[in-house]
Amino acid sequence: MEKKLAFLGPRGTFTEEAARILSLGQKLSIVPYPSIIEVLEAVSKKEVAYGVVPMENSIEGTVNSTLDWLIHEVELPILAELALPITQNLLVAKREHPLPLSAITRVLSHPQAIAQSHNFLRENLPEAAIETVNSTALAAKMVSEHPEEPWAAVGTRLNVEIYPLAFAREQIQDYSNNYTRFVLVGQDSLDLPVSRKEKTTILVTLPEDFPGALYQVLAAFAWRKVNLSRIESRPTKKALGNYYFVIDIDQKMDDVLLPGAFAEIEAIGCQVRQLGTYPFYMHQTNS
Ligand SMILES: O=C(O)C(=O)C[C@]1(C(=O)O)C=C[C@@H](O)C=C1
Repeated sequence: MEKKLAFLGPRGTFTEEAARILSLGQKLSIVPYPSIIEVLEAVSKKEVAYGVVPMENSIEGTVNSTLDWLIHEVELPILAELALPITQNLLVAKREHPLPLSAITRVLSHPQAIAQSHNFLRENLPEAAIETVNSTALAAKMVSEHPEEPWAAVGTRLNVEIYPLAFAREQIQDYSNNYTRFVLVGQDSLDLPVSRKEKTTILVTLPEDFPGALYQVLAAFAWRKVNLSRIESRPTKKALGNYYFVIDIDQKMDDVLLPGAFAEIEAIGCQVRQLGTYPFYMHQTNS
């Protein structure tokens, strides 16, 4: 039986595009799940072998539900990462007479898509109510199912091919350089194409009240000339002001440098948890 890969659905999300690219050449059937958390739960409970979820957007930053769930709720290694260009569009139900922007009363989308188009919406639809839903495609589907309502969705071009929708305006994101990084997670390994870039993501917990602890963590990488591409703090959820540090390292796990750096970090009382060591892919076009 074919293994399954879950993605944030319904049909027509950016995550579906990422899932299709990441599963090219693999014998996997792709199944939509209604939320990021349900995707990660399905993989964790082995209902499906793999999952694809968004991790970070170049305009809006980290998708907190993904990162927090991977930190606190499930133990699922990151197997691959894909950066995909994102183009947001304003979509309305297909009608005989096009709906002018001034008639739109309600805009639905995923919070990240709304945030990426914030200036456009503020300038062009100042009176419309903004409502967030679990995905851009869910918003598109809801708008298409209510053609009698003056509603719009923010989402991918692909939605116009999937649902009875039309463009009210194309390319509405506030910055043209808009990318989202998606991660593939799963408990089984997967034979993935070779990539020129590999990464390792770790979670570091600092000891309490230790002056200069973060400085020493960074020093362990600096003097080994190991490049870091992201450092982000997330609340431990145990007390106000307590943080984990999520660190992306620009190389895969090796036998010498990274074990040495981790041992040095642990020696000052920090904990290190690996979230994955994986290939990174960059895709230049989107639908
Ligand atoms: O709603 C979608 O289409 C998604 O795939 C989610 C998501 C996200 O969470 O960032 C993915 C890419 C875009 O940045 C906007 C939304």
